[in-house]
Amino acid sequence: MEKEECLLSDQVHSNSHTTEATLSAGGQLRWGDRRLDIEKQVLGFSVEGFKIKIRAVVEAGAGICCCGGQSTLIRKTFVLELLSNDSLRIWTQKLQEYLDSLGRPKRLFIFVNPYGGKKSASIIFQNDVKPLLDDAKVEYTVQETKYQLHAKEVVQSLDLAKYDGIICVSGDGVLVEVLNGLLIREDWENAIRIPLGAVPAGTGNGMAKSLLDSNGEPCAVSNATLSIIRGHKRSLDVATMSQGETRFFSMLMLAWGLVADIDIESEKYRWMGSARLDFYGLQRIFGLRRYNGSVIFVPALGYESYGEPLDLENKIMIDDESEMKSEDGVVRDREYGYQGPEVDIKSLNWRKIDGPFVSIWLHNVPWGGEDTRAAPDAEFSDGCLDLIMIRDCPKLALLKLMTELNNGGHVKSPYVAYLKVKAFILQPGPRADDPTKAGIIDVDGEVLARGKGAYKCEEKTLMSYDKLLIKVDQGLATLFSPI
Ligand SMILES: Nc1ncnc2c1ncn2[C@@H]1O[C@H](COP(=O)(O)OP(=O)(O)OP(=O)(O)O)[C@@H](O)[C@H]1O
Repeated sequence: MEKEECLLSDQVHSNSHTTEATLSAGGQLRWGDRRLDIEKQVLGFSVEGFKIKIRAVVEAGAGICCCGGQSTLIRKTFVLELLSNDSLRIWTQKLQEYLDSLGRPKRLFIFVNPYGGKKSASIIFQNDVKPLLDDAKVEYTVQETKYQLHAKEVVQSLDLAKYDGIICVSGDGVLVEVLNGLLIREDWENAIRIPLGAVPAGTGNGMAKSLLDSNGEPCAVSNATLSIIRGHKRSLDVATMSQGETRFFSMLMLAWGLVADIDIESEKYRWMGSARLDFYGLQRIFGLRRYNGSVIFVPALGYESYGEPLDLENKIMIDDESEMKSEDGVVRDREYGYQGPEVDIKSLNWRKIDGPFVSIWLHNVPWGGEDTRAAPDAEFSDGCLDLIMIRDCPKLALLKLMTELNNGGHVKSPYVAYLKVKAFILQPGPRADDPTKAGIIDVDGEVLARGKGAYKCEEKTLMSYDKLLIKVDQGLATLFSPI
């Protein structure tokens, strides 16, 4: 192995021993039998007398847990005592220079949702996030969310120049609100460049799980916080869902049919905790519903064989995107702000599949929740959404398939079509067995539309249960990421 250039080498006291300490140009700090990779492990340092106190994270040994209960990381302080003033000055200067060269975020705006998940986000912030940020000397402003859409409201008028990132200690819901808040700003083009960070503290932590799993890390609070402190970034596709003038910006997924029904209707069993999904999932499989309707999509390269080319009637529908009108009285965002990607949808190679369908699922990232590897091949910024589609499936096969959701094995089932699409139109219809009842369209864990006779159909939604156009803007948003 090539020997690294040594920047500094000095005698130090550490743990009552005198030993040689070295700092390499590549940021490796070594003394005795210890080694720290500054970029990966060191949060910051402070100086007391001749002592440099290095705040770091290290892998926990077997059986040690901290930071949210399942972490592999623990905070640790290492003390190096220099033997002269000159050595101290040069060591602190070189360490600081190295940390400064890493381009880490210095000021963060942090949302904490005290209401999400097990209602423990405030404690998670206090006990597990804050100490790491303090060790890294990151400045932050904390805003607890007080009601639904509060985060979206705050982000709309936030002075973004003051911050290097916006962090959500929450589930996916608040993160999606932040995305929507940024994109309806007048200065959205600049605003959307701010990196967003997800610290898992909700029921649905699909984005945090997807990010950490992409680097083989557990979906733990400490891992997520460390990845934010280290400041690596990656881009993320944003899907614009539109119905006439009404738009919603999505970063995770859309579900219609079985998955949406389980996700939303199981609310009534919330008292069961996460078991509600399995319990209600079983009910829905035994009383399986199939929905009429169709999906029209632009297949990505390599998936052109799925579906049929459009007939004349549907071609006209594509020609007249304005046909997709929203109902009167729905909330419309102001005219300025992001209008969705500029794609000439008429020029695209659309194809169509007719229902009835058991389930339609569109995914931007691999994990829909910590236990749901919905779209194992999904990539963060490939400009595509992964479509997971079930038209018909015997109940036993469906049951088996649902048990494989946690490892992504379901997409190999002969009853599942799994493909990548660049644009998508959902034409949702009523249940095949009961035309008086329609379904639910679930986007990023929230209800976007409810059809007639659907669960809680009297509740107002942003869009109507009608044609929905989805376009993808490749890499529009930026996320803090472990790699
Ligand atoms: N103080 C609050 N009271 C009520 N709702 C809130 C509050 N703060 C945020 N919310 C809303 O809570 C919803 C869920 O938030 P989040 O995604 O963080 O948690 P979650 O646990 O994943 O969600 P859920 O419990 O709904 O599955 C969001 O729609 C958000 O607007």
